Amino acid sequence: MVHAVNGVSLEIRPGEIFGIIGETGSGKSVLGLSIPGLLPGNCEVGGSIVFKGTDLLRVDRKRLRHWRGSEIAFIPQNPATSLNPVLTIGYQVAEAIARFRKMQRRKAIAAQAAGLLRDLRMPAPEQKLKSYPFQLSGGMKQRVLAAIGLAGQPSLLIADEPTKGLDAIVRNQVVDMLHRMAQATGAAMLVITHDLHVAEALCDRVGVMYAGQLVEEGRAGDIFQAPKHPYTKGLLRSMPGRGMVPIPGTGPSLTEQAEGCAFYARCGERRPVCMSLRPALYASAGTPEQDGGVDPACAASGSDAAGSANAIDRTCAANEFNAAYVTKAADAMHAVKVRCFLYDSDSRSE
Ligand SMILES: Nc1ncnc2c1ncn2[C@@H]1O[C@H](COP(=O)(O)OP(=O)(O)OP(=O)(O)O)[C@@H](O)[C@H]1O
Ligand code: NI
Repeated sequence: MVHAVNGVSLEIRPGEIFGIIGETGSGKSVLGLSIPGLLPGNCEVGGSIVFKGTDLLRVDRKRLRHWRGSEIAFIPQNPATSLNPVLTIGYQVAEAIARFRKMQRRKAIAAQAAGLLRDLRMPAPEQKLKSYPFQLSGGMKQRVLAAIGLAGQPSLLIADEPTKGLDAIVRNQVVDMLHRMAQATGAAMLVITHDLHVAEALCDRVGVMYAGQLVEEGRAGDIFQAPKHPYTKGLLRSMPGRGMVPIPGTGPSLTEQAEGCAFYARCGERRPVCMSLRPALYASAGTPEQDGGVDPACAASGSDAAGSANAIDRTCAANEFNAAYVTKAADAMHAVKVRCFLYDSDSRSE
């Protein structure tokens, strides 16, 4: 059995882009998939995932299915395999619009589909509706998936590695597109990424995952300028332009839960106490606990900050009845845990 996510608690506020970074295998995708209930059957989710005041882990399947796609959209990791190769782009976007916007008139649906693609800066959108996925570049396919995700006008959008495999120019376009999406829709976004430059450029807040745990969380600016956790420091040192020094060693096995700090074996700053004691979350200013629940963006959005986009105003209005789209767990018991059972070799040890 793998403890893929081991007690993660985070809050994502309306209009905010929250990035999850961390090495491969740290549990980023599993965490992202756990929110809309998309994990495969061999995974078991514990704790609670509170979305707009409702615990998604306790809501009935029918309601969750309805929310998935409409309220919560998931843009999967691999655009190449996520689109149906034998259906046109237009058909696939239109289908999502018809379903989630309860529209029937074909012309109106096609117009909305083209509009969505245009908003996402797709070149020649009307023409693209007639194309098949293989005729599109990676960046264009990414936009089609984004359009399908946006068809339901979601308030939470989860994107898993939205820039994977894209060249630098297209990567910047996708970052720009996601940015614009968050601003225009007021949706909260959870962006899972390997690419630290993308996280820095795109995200308002960042959570750093290691071995299934959130080890540090804070404003993107703070994390990238003054990382606190030795793992975060190591991760940043591995960036091109920051030395490109990889962290020595590899992550721990997730099949057993070690006592103490999961990063102990690789940490350059370890002390004897770390062997038995897991450090508390490294949180910088701007994280919900430290603000006492007051959104600093709201406090700052007086007349003097009027220039800082409508997204913030919408965020504050939404905050009046909903503190957040995804809510931080009240205690450790409610933090998210995902255990994945392995079918073959591991079943003996259960
Ligand atoms: N369905 C599953 N069954 C068993 N183990 C799983 C399953 N899905 C993920 N895992 C394991 O859970 C851990 C976390 O995986 P996850 O895919 O979330 O990592 P990640 O941080 O997204 O990595 P990457 O950056 O490579 O995408 C890994 O050890 C992985 O092998
Ligand atoms: Ni992943």
